[in-house]
Amino acid sequence: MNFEVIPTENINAEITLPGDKSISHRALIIGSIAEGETKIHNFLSSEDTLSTLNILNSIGANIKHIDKSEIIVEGNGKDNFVEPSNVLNAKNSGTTMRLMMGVLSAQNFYSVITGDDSLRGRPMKRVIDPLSKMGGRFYARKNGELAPITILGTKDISPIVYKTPVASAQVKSAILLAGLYAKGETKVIEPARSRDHTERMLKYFGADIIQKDTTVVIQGLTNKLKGQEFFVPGDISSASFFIVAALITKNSTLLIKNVGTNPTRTGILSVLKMMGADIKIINEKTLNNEPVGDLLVKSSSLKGTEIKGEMIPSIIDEIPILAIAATQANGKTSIKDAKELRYKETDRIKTITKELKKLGIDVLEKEDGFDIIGSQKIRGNCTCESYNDHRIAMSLAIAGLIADNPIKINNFECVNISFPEFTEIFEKIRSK
Ligand SMILES: O=C(O)C1=C[C@@H](OP(=O)(O)O)[C@@H](O)[C@H](O)C1
Ligand SMILES: C=C(OP(=O)(O)O)C(=O)O
Repeated sequence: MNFEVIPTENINAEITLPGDKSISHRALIIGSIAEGETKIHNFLSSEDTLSTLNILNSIGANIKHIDKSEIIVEGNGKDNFVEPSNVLNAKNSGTTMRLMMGVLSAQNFYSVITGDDSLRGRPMKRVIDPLSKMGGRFYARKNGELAPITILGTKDISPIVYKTPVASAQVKSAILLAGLYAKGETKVIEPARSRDHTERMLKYFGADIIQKDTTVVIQGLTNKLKGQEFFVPGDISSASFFIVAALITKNSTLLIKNVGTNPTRTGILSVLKMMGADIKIINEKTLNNEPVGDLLVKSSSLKGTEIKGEMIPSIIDEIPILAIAATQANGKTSIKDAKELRYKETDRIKTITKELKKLGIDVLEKEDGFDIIGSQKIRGNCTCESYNDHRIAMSLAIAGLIADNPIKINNFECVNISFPEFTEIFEKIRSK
């Protein structure tokens, strides 16, 4: 599908967003490992989370959709998964593949997991290495790096102490999920803090897990998780597209209700505030061990900044939309230490800089990030590529709102990977 964006004057709206993608995946997995019923409210029904749901049902879980955003998981306990009779397909979802590898490594059966063209090119050794140390056996393409991956699981998974070479919540979560099955204590130490939804949710479901700074310790076997009623907060990564839209258009006010404000995810708010953004978090509360609040955003004049180091993991999925904000900031914005972006659905350093150049923006690609010169006009009057990367597609759509001329974006249907309601909400905020 080709999507045409006509520029807009301003944005004045109140919106609520579908549930957080990371949390939705985890609620399915942890609900299936728990005993008894888990009700998931405000679940994100998107292509990625449905990959997790289908894989879990193929190994004997019992997950039902009540409607699009309401799910019931009849948890069977952690030892009742069964060998799948076919290859498991994570499609485009790195989270599905890596977290499920953690679970599958601890089962007494054989499984094969694959993905689409993009996922089959993404690094998996980072998960295979620690899970092999725990006793799982893996066979993968390209010297053990790429999917399809064959997993020979074991009931005798061993605990480990593991220092992850990259700050990745997917790697950490795979180890913690396998660690649930181990006899003894598993410890994961990260170079910088990545999102901690797995830790929070495991604790909420009754696991013996402690996190402090960049270290997490989980006790295996003693854990009997109990099904829970769970409300998934609105996705802050999805919110960030509309936050930037309101900031860079004139005379705009946007209220986004019930957004997850977990500190390992609010890096985007901190960076935008550092750039001069008028964003307020109101009505803060805690729901099932996750902080939630409403975000009130107003048009702002932004200034350029430098983003690097430990800040990067907390904004990893928001860097493409941050690049759009940077085009409108006064002065230069530099992103450094973000080489991880090259291993996402696309090489996001390459794809975003290429499309920004097409829009007439002065941007310099670097090995681990990019520099953008601010206060630029977005020319428009061109056709952009999404490269089938949902976050690139949605970032370009927001750039189109302030372009001098309409833009077209190819293969826009990839937004269904994380945010199927994007176009509907995009049209709604413009028409007010
Ligand atoms: O654990 C998760 O839910 C995610 C972790 C991040 O990936 P990494 O763990 O590779 O950094 C992020 O980019 C992805 O969108 C979701
Ligand atoms: C990187 C992403 O997801 P995943 O790793 O699950 O494919 C994303 O949603 O931007």
